[in-house]
Amino acid sequence: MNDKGTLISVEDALDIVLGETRKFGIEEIDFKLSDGRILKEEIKADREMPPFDRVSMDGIALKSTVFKSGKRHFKIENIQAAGSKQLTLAHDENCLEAMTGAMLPLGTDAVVPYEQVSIVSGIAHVEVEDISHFQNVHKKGLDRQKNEVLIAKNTKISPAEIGVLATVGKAVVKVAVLPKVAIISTGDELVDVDQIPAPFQIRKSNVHTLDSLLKRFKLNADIFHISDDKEQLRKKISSLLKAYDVLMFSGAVSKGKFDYLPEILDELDVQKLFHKVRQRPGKPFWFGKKDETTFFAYPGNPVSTFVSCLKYFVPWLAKSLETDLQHESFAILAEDFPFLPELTYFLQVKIVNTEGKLMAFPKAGNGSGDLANLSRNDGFLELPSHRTEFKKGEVFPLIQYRY
Ligand SMILES: Nc1nc2c(c(=O)[nH]1)N[C@H]1C(S)=C(S)[C@@H](COP(=O)(O)OP(=O)(O)OC[C@H]3O[C@@H](n4cnc5c(N)ncnc54)[C@H](O)[C@@H]3O)O[C@H]1N2
Ligand code: MOO
Ligand SMILES: [Mg+2]
Repeated sequence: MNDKGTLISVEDALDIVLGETRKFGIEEIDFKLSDGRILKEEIKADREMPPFDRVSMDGIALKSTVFKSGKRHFKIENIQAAGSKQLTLAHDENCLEAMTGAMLPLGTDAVVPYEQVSIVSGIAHVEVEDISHFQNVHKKGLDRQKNEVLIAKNTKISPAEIGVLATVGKAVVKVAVLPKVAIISTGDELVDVDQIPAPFQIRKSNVHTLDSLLKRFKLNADIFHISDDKEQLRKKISSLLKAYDVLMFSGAVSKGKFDYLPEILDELDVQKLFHKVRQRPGKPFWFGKKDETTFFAYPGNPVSTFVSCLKYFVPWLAKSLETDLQHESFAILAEDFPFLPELTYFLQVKIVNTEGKLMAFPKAGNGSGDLANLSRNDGFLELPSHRTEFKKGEVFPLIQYRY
């Protein structure tokens, strides 16, 4: 708990947030639907990989010692197709045609690609001088042994893992259960996207931005709106907090006459862990908990809501799921930038990758209400609160939302 009115640092705020993570259980799902989910079991090889000596070039399979004894013309006995039972070379001085993906026929130990062979009336004339044992053969077990761990627990599943899950026959896979999230907007000035706003109204944007940010982590939140009415807020929040693991608010946490949220949450015995952070955007960020429900109450300004979700909720989710969701990244400030207030500043930047270096070009926009500016940029550069001049060439932490 911090005393009223003082701002806590971004670092302290993040520590407190990360102190409130929890697990939500494990569930089994169809592996085909598991992309982006967090694996909660080790995946092992069910067979050696490859499971047999796999022919890796289309050509002819022969005995390399017969070739080394000087033989260059080989009678073709048959064709070893991929997916067919393993054939056996009947006579050492002959050969078999063998297709990529097929089992290497018994009695052979090398494959000569068709490009190095000419075939005339069933005889293969090998046109190279040297052949080595097991050339163009992907040896059984070369990649992985049976029961070897192929994917570690807590891996975030990507299409690469989907392929491995399929290969080992893991049709159903254990993944982390995701928290149930309610995204709640407040404010009588807000109307829905499909409505025509009156001159004094705006369309709700933050809840949709938050919802799409969460969808990136496979979270399907429910969206609610509560008007600036104390009774409404109290009633609705007290029912939502029983049904969700996370309540995520946008708005009504600053000093406005209708910013009822801190007061209502207090009345509902939601424990405030902090309110107001030494940062911009996002200063009035309120964070708390009640029993098993965690409350992220972002300031209503769209850029504040956006960056607070990235800076605090995503690491919270990652730690709750015991994985990395937003790898730590840095970028080089491409121009000098002054920022006088003693606040950590999340500077909006356009990222240009120059010869492998991430160059961050400042495009600060017109403050945390300027949501259109988010669309001109790729991320936020985190400038520390104890400095006011930031020099071209310096490296700072980067939170990127577009790659
Ligand atoms: N006297 C002071 N006034 C303000 C302070 C302060 O310290 N002293 N803090 C400023 C800062 S910093 C911020 S950030 C805002 C945060 O205000 P609230 O969290 O109370 O947000 P609201 O007042 O509800 O709304 C702010 C702004 O954002 C718009 N908004 C709200 N929800 C949405 C939404 N879902 N979609 C789109 N836009 C939304 C709302 O219309 C307001 O324009 O307080 C400053 N004031
Ligand atoms: O703290 Mo606010 O989000 O800068 O306007
Ligand atoms: Mg307000």
